Amino acid sequence: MMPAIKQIAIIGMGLIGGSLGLAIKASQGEKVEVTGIDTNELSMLKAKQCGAADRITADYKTGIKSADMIFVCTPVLQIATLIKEIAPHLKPGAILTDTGSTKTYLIQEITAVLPPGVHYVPGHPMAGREKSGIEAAVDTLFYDKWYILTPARDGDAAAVEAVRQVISWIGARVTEMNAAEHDWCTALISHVPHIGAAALVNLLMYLQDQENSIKLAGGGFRDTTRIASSNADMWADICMTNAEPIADSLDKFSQIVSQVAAAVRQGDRESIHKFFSSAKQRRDELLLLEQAASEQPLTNEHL
Ligand SMILES: NC(=O)c1ccc[n+]([C@@H]2O[C@H](COP(=O)([O-])OP(=O)(O)OC[C@H]3O[C@@H](n4cnc5c(N)ncnc54)[C@H](O)[C@@H]3O)[C@@H](O)[C@H]2O)c1
Ligand SMILES: O=C(O)C(=O)C[C@]1(C(=O)O)C=C[C@@H](O)C=C1
Repeated sequence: MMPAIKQIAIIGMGLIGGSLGLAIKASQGEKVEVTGIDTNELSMLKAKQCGAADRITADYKTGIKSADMIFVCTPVLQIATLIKEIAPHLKPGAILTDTGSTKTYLIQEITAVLPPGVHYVPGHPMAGREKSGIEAAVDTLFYDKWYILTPARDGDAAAVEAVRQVISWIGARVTEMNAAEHDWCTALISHVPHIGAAALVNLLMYLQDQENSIKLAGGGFRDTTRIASSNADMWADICMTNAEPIADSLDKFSQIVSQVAAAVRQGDRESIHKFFSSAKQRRDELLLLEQAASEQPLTNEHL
């Protein structure tokens, strides 16, 4: 039977943890108590002020003691370290989940230290912003966005159901996949695009008169590089914990770029045209798929 979720602890009250708290409170009000835990005092105060948590504490032992569900929303390397510390203090039957952007590494680290009777349901919301911290948190961040779960095949089905219920409170759509599939997929659709955007911005170091030329950057540059403003700590952790899929996808990306460079050098208009037309076709198809998914009604039974 699915356990009742009355007390939720969120460790890491930044963009994701803060948005989660805001969305849970907006949907559940007094029915669910949210405790916010963070090492940064100012973030905690802001979390309390904006209503992302009912109570705040820097002491994770107090914060998680009676929690039915714990969301760990710190940068990935911190998630692994933190869970090692909090594991012995989780109450029996507690459901532990995280929002880390990489999954195989975290599952390995976390399952090794999980006490018996505590259920781990790895998660990853495919929603975010290029801004970080509680100041950037909004209660609508997850609305109509995908939220990936990568539960173990022999994991506790009731715990997965309970996490699904909380995700429905925040208005996201759940999909399940295995951790390896998740890491290869997100390397291509999220991790490499972030590296690509940062590379495009770093390319500007070749501008001759940087100060004067940079102001000329128009919509194209802004659209392709918004995510280059993301948090470097978070992205360094992601690259450290999903190395093979990211490096392999970057090799493929370099091959594609090298082929275009060769075609441009050779004046091979047909190849260049094919490069752009196949990209346009693929992106148009992607937008249609996105539209079809968003036309499916959200399951609001738990709202
Ligand atoms: N930003 C995104 O777009 C996005 C989207 C989906 C998932 N994620 C993942 O979610 C997690 C959080 O990302 P974010 O963007 O909210 O980061 P953030 O920097 O906005 O927030 C992280 C928070 O964790 C706190 N923190 C750090 N170490 C801590 C510790 N040891 N104990 C307690 N608190 C600690 C920080 O003070 C900060 O408030 C990351 O693992 C990231 O990979 C991010
Ligand atoms: O919209 C954005 O700003 C994001 O970058 C969000 C985004 C992504 O789609 O790549 C970033 C990292 C996460 O792990 C999940 C979502």
